[in-house]
Amino acid sequence: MTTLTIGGGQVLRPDMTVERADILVDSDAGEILAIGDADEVGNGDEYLDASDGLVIPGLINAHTHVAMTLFRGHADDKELDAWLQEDIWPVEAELQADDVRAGALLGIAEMIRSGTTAFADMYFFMDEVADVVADTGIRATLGHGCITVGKDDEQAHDDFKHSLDFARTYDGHADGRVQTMFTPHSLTTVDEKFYEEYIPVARDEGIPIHIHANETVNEVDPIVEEHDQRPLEYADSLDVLADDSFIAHGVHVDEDERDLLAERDTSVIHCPASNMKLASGMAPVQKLLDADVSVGLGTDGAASNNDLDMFDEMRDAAMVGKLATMDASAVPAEAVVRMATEGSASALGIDSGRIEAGANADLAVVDLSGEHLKPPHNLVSHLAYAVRGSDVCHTVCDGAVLMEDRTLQTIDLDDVKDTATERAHALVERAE
Ligand SMILES: N[C@@H](CCSC[C@H]1O[C@@H](n2cnc3c(=O)[nH]cnc32)[C@H](O)[C@@H]1O)C(=O)O
Ligand SMILES: [Zn+2]
Repeated sequence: MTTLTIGGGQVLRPDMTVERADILVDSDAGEILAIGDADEVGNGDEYLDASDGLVIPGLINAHTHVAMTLFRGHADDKELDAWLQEDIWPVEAELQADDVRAGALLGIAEMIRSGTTAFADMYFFMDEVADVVADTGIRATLGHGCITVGKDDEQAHDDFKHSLDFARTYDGHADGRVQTMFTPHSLTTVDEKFYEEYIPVARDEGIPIHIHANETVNEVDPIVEEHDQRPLEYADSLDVLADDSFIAHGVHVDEDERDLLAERDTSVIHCPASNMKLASGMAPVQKLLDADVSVGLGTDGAASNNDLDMFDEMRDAAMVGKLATMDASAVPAEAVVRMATEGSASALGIDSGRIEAGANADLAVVDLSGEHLKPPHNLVSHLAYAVRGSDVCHTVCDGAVLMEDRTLQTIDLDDVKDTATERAHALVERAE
């Protein structure tokens, strides 16, 4: 057994208290072995210095399209439908496997550098993303996104079959760091008959389901008109909601839908920056929490955010949660830290997001020396409101050090930035 000590720091525990402790990790099993005083925990084979730092669970970005880093700044200041149809889908039509590889590498570099150790991604060319996850050491839940609008029947069936095949083939890839899901895009971009045919297959095989839902009013209204049901009642009639399912956004959900989510134990992934940028609306996050719905946090793609920094996302979640209710006590610091850790972990069904013996050794160390983090009255408050992704000094995933002193250990950052820039420019040119 090879062990790693993360020593000298303060540690955020699952009950949101902070204590001075060392952490011993089994690097081979990728598990936390012990947390305690240095002499109790003992010396590991390797040592990561966390003095003047706060060790937190690695943050979990539970909804993104990682290769969309290629489109960062390509199309801004438009609402969802126009943004997708006029700007994003035309460039996505030109995507090649190597583009997705380059964009995934850039996004994963950004995530590791901002303390994120796991993400959920629905996109194209997912075998490339799975390979990049394997090479870089991060953890991910991956699905090939399916859309039927604009496709003939045969193309649409091929898309769904491919999605199921991908989920079957790659589940457990990269020593178990890759898990998979079945990902119809949304309730309005996928025709009902495809849900009817393929959801039972995914359910039978125990493949988790993840879709975009209740993101905009434009998406809710046609469903209510056509089915005389709220979108999530319609989704439930198609057997989409279950305890291993999770929906992205959930901006426009009424009280009955919130109760339905709680009853089905289906998680909502809140994406506050994307919801604000596309003017989709303010998700009723405090009401979801009050209804006992499990809420995780995601950035969505970098074209609607425009970064993958989960510290930004926590801050946005707290801010917009207050604004939505006009109540400054809504969505407090502790709630957003829980969303980005245990909430997202529970949605993805992974044993990460908590610093406890037996849990996955997915951790980040925040350097507390910055002037914007003084005085340290309340470190949970700092995590939600004051820490930036660039304050993260070390990142550990599955017991392996992925970043030490801000230097990536598994990624050549300069090369990744250059390649992504070149490919993104060529891609936009092809689409024009
Ligand atoms: N295989 C599908 C692609 C689906 S991937 C997921 C899609 O979600 C899109 N997307 C990104 N952000 C959002 C969002 O906020 N709402 C809805 N779709 C989004 C993204 O651009 C991509 O087209 C196809 O044949 O078109
Ligand atoms: Zn999305």
